[in-house]
Amino acid sequence: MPAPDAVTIPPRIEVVAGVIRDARDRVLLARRTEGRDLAGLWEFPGGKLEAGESPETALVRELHEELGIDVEVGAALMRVPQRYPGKRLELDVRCVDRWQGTPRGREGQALAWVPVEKLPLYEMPPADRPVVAALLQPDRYLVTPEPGDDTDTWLASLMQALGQGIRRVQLRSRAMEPRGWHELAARAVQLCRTAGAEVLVNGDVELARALEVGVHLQAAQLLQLKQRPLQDGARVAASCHDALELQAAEAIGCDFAVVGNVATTPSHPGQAGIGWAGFATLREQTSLPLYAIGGVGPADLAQARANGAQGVAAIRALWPAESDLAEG
Ligand SMILES: Nc1nc2c([nH]c(=O)n2[C@@H]2O[C@H](COP(=O)(O)OP(=O)(O)OP(=O)(O)O)[C@@H](O)[C@H]2O)c(=O)[nH]1
Repeated sequence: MPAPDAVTIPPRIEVVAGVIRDARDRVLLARRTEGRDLAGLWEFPGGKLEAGESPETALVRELHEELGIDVEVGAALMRVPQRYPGKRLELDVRCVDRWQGTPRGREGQALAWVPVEKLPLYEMPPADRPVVAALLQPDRYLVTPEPGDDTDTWLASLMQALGQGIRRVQLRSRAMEPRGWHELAARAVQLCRTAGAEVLVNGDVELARALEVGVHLQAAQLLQLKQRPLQDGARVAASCHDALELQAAEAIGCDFAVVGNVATTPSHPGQAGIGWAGFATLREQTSLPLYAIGGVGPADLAQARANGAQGVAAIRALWPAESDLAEG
């Protein structure tokens, strides 16, 4: 028997679920029935793997048993390690775009076809929040590099990045004097708005209010706050490095967080990264949507998703090289 004060970590349960999407871009949700854990919440249909089963086989079996449909399991969407009281699971989410039969709640569960943009209106288990974010929000989060003196080139690079599909941008300068930075940030916000990209400014709540954009909180700032610094509707995000900071971000109602450094970066030489295993350990302690940062880029997207990140955040890896500008 473990000592009474020993912290016992429950074994991890493997669960697989399907994002079943129809031609009208609606997603099928099932409501958890009475008497089960998390009863009444909506979930992506699926269930636990049986001994020796692959996730694909388990999903085909579960969807046949629960819904009476025969599915073709599609691409991996993401894998979310998540801790619940007395329970620890890994939710492996697969896309399902092809099936035969008409889904029915064969176990008495209610079903709903939900337009993808309405998913946030449904109350779902904590592990599903990052999945919904991954379905709806950008997988790359650009953090702008220090503008330096050549602000025209900086703006041209930002435009190029937007042209390459960046749709979430954190405007960040630590070195510019405030007036010049505010003017430049206002011009950058215009470019982002034109491209339909969301903007957050680093650290400066007043500037965020003035420009009517979101704010990205630094970790030290986050720990000083008792509540969300902007009203609902304006994005609030935070940089986090440990479970305490993630708890603080969740407590004040941040929309998402950035966690790292995953790998060693030129800006933090000699400082070992937390690695993907470290990232996944933090992931399971929060339900916030997370971006991985630090030595990662678009080439790491699949790895990030496999560890419960909805995507990657980066400065250099998402900022066009000078040669791209010359070509553009
Ligand atoms: N199928 C499914 N399960 C999910 C989702 N999100 C999530 O946290 N889970 C959790 O993953 C586990 C799935 O187990 P299950 O549905 O096969 O079984 P259960 O909880 O009814 O337990 P039981 O078999 O002991 O009755 C539950 O703990 C459930 O809360 C989801 O979107 N889909």
